[in-house]
Amino acid sequence: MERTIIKIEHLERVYATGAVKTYALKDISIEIEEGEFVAIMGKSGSGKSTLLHQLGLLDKPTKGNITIDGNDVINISEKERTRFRLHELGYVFQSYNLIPELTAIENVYVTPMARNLKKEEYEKMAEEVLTAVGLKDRMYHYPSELSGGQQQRVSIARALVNKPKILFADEPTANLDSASSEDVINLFRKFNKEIGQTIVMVTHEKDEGEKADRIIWVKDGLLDTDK
Ligand SMILES: Nc1ncnc2c1ncn2[C@@H]1O[C@H](COP(=O)(O)OP(=O)(O)OP(=O)(O)O)[C@@H](O)[C@H]1O
Repeated sequence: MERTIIKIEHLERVYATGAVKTYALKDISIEIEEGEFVAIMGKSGSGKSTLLHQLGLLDKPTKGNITIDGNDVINISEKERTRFRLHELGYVFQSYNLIPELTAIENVYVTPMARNLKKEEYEKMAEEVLTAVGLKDRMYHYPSELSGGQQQRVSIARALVNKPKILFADEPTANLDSASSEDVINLFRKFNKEIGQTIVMVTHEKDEGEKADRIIWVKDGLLDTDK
């Protein structure tokens, strides 16, 4: 049975820079089902990243409601939002943001380690997820010893190690060659199919969007319903 995991209603995000106001999102309402793999697409400046940042609780809208897994995530304290981000959501960005002084496995277990789990437990969790992204033989390498595609796979492992309800990805393949880009999208598909991972991904690439279950087109801060 389908269950709504993200519901946004009449979302607006206005950026005010001095006297200039930019309506990055004007009035967007969307529902995303649990286990859906959704791509957000549209021209540069259409509002894709702004939308993803509102959904991922990395920014607050100027108007509108967001419900995630039945929780009103707008009218809660900053502390609750932080808890929600850490425990329920995972993020992959176009830059991998790995800590250069830490090996792949250490980069992945940073967050479960912070949850006061035992070392054997968080090491096992990190090993499992690194194996799932195809890096079993690269766990003890430093980021500088890995290719861009491998570094992005480490960042995907890091995002998934806490078993987030939703994975958000903002142009995850923007810095990768076409073969590594395909690996990343195939990995998303695999986690989506095998564990029912809900994924919301911003992309510029039509062929990547077409691999998702659904494309949400954005134009000038509104849903583009002509597509
Ligand atoms: N922090 C900010 N302050 C002011 N304006 C902003 C800010 N962030 C984004 N904008 C503006 O909001 C609009 C939407 O930007 P956004 O980054 O969401 O677009 P995008 O579709 O993700 O673009 P791209 O594909 O180029 O990354 C743009 O006009 C942009 O200039």
